[in-house]
Amino acid sequence: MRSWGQQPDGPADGRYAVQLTDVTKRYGDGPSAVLALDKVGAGIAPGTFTAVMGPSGSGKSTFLHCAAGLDRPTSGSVRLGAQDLSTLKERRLTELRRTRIGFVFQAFNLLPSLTVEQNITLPLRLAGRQVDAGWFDHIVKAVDLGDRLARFPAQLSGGQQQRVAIARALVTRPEVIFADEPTGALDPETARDILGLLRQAVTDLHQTVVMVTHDPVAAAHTDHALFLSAGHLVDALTEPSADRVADVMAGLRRAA
Ligand SMILES: Nc1ncnc2c1ncn2[C@@H]1O[C@H](COP(=O)(O)OP(=O)(O)OP(=O)(O)O)[C@@H](O)[C@H]1O
Repeated sequence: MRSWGQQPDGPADGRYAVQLTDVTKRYGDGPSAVLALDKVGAGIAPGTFTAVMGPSGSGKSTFLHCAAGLDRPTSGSVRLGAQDLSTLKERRLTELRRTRIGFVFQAFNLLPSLTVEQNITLPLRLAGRQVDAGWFDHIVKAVDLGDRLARFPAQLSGGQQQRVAIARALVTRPEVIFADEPTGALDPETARDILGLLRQAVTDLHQTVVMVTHDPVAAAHTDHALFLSAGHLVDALTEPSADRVADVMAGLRRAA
């Protein structure tokens, strides 16, 4: 049986960038336990942009955290490429997150005492890796921060800070970038720029991006939208338009 999130054509070599199989996540025990994800299956093909959507409390953040190795499922498996994350001890998992996954958060999460350049290259320094000057220049140009490398985050606008966060996520050339409401704190125009940048990371830099969002307009920048409801993956759209996404969301809210 095909899960909702399994893309119809799948990746050319049969390997997903990220694959969740029967992922269940339960918080707590006994009568107060919450089943945040219930046997969720999803395959994210490399080089695609995917939106994870659903009403509040449907399990989007839990999905992202389990898929990104930030949290462990109660049962089921998550693979990053060929690597089953459940077999990794905490230290190896941390190492994998640093080197093979990029993160972009709503609150930017930049280090205030580091310059733009130091923030961007931080994941490489934490992993003990050299900066590839050619790649660094390429991404700095892509996010248009070349003239702000010596500034500090507090000297930048919200949109500029999110561009630094995207450059930081790209610097290790990760297999997947996970973005949690990356435009949630931005005005609509700046949000459009940031979504355009994430789109560009997929189309031009061949990155794989998975983004949690509430916003149908944001989802319309993606290739696939997955819909969660009460911990189940219940629907999916390919090349989603904002109107179709809004219709699905309205249906899920009515059903809730
Ligand atoms: N650490 C936790 N402990 C207990 N319950 C949790 C925890 N984290 C999430 N939950 C519960 O799991 C369910 C799914 O939460 P999750 O944050 O994944 O949903 P979401 O779709 O991201 O919601 P939102 O859109 O409001 O951010 C909710 O019922 C939530 O209350």
